[in-house]
Amino acid sequence: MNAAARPAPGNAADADAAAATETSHGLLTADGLDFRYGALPVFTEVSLSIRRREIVALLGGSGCGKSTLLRVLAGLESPSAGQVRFLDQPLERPHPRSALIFQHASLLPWLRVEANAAFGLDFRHQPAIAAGVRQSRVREALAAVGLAGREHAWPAELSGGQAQRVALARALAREPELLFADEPFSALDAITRAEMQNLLVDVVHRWHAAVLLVTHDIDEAILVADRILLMGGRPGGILAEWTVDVPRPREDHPGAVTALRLEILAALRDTFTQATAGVD
Ligand SMILES: Nc1ncnc2c1ncn2[C@@H]1O[C@H](COP(=O)(O)OP(=O)(O)OP(=O)(O)O)[C@@H](O)[C@H]1O
Repeated sequence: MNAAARPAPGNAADADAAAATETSHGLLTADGLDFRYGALPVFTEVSLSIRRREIVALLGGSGCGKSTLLRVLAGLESPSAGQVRFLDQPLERPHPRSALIFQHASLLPWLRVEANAAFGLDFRHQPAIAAGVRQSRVREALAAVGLAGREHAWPAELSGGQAQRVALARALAREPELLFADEPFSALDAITRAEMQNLLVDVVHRWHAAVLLVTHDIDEAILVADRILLMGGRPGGILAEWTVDVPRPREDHPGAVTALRLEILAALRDTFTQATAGVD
């Protein structure tokens, strides 16, 4: 789907029509991915797919290869074997219809909030957009993350949570089909993190975007995701998968959340046991 055909944020009817034209293969598919750093095999035989507008959490212990897999799926690294397809095309570099957010907002200190949120929209590989459209996209994204009125602030004047809101707005301004989020809230305090988790779900639903969220936090995965993939093993692989069919807001269903949490925790413990088996 090209930029012009993309539904405007909030236009659910258009989005449904667009979704109906999507192939059955999903927005992103990965087939038989291996990745190694030199002699170190990080993961092997990873196959997965992400559907349009789906929020997928990639959960696993430290060092199991989550960030590396995200980087391969985002086109930042090439797999040692296997293939990633995005919008039915082989992915060779980051796609202009995808966006990334990381643990740190990485704002440019010499640019005001609005310019930071617009950063990257003019890059050569981005679809060309008129200045007026560009500004309205950026303003809309900043308003959606609760920063209307702060467009002229400097990054140094922002809290960590506000800086991460700018990073999220910068991603939304690209109108991504798929947002890659690598532990985006792990540096925030618990209350801000909970706010940002709810905000992420709210805005990606409004933007009709899919998300791949890398996290080591089971609660975050359950609160945010439609589907959870558990990564583990040495080398890493996808070991288990859950569809989260707890209604939103999930905080209102503590019994169902706790039951799923215990199930995932048991599986996560098994991955550690397997990973350390035979290690003195
Ligand atoms: N640039 C690199 N060169 C060599 N090895 C690396 C490099 N980056 C990561 N690794 C190794 O690859 C493995 C997977 O790292 P990765 O960061 O993908 O794991 P992770 O699951 O995201 O971990 P965490 O949750 O701690 O961020 C680790 O053993 C790590 O030490």
